Amino acid sequence: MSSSTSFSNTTALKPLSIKLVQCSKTFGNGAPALEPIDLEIHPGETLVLLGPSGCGKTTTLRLIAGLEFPDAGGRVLFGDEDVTDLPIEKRGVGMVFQNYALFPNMTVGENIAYGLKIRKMAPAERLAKIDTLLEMVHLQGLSHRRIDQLSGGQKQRVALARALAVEPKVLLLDEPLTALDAKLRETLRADLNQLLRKLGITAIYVTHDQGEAMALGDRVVVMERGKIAQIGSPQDIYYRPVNNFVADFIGTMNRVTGVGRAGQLSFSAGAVPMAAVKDNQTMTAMFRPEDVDIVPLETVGAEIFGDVMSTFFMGDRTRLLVDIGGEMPIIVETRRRGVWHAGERIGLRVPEQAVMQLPGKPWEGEERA
Ligand SMILES: Nc1ncnc2c1ncn2[C@@H]1O[C@H](COP(=O)(O)OP(=O)(O)OP(=O)(O)O)[C@@H](O)[C@H]1O
Repeated sequence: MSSSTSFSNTTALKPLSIKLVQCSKTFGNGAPALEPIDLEIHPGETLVLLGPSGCGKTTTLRLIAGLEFPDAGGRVLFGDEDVTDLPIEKRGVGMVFQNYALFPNMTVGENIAYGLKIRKMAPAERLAKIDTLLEMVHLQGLSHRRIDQLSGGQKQRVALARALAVEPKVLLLDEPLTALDAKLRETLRADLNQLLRKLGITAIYVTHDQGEAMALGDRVVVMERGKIAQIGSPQDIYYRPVNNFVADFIGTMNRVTGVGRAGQLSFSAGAVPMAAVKDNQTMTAMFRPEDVDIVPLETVGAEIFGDVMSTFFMGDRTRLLVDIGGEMPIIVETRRRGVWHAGERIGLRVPEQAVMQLPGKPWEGEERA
């Protein structure tokens, strides 16, 4: 993206904060799709709503957009303004959908300028604006193309340019990359990341893809069955999950249960370091597959012994399933080049900083940060 790209007023506008206060949503006479939630989106941040299908992500986004309205008592605030009862066209939001929602019988330029025409922007100004936006989304020179002559990735870039054309106060994106193939998704994700940061616009992004959530979100909201399970930075969510749902939804988690002994959690196949565990206390420790080191068996200090059950070579890394005599095998991911065989006995070490525990358990009543 060239540094000459300007986006007239949007970058000069003060980014907006958004607040949902006790917003719930019940459709028909069913169970609530959304329990009462409180959520604050900081000015200029990209907030990602992440969770499995049906958890209420899209409903939350649509409440912010003004495409749905909360049950009685819920309030939506844009800055200091209460927009709870305003429809979408009065809220100043730009939206991008998974299925592009472009006008198929119009050119790229006409699609982008649609909202500007409605706002009666002068033709010359409109053309200049289209060029700026096309450059911003890396589609220079494509203004006259028909929509059906574009690839999926290009269509989504047009949809993004169209959403930004009217200089919205807030950008809302609902699974915008889901329809694209993996490589394209990554390219567009990187461009989008750069663009959102450059514009400094408040953005809310819905996805069920944890990689996308981590890469794009300043903060991530993990949702489960109409509730917010956790809000935090991608690192918080990954390294400090507040419950088992979050721990298992994001990445892969190993668990071992053992008994405290001199700053370690001991179990039949060995031990992991855990300064917080008290002697004779039963606890479960969690750790990520990529944090487990494979160490030679004869190494002094190899903390866990296990038997390789199976291996999967994944190109940039190898994944091993290792039986350590517990209920579940341990999953190990290593970037080391090596070949391991089923039945082989190996040593594993988990560094202390990689060992996690769920907050509040088993220390009932202990406050979490
Ligand atoms: N218009 C509607 N009428 C009735 N039920 C609805 C409506 N919209 C959503 N729901 C229900 O509300 C719940 C939450 O749906 P929502 O679309 O917000 O989930 P989601 O997390 O975005 O899921 P997905 O990733 O599948 O889109 C689901 O049980 C869904 O079936």
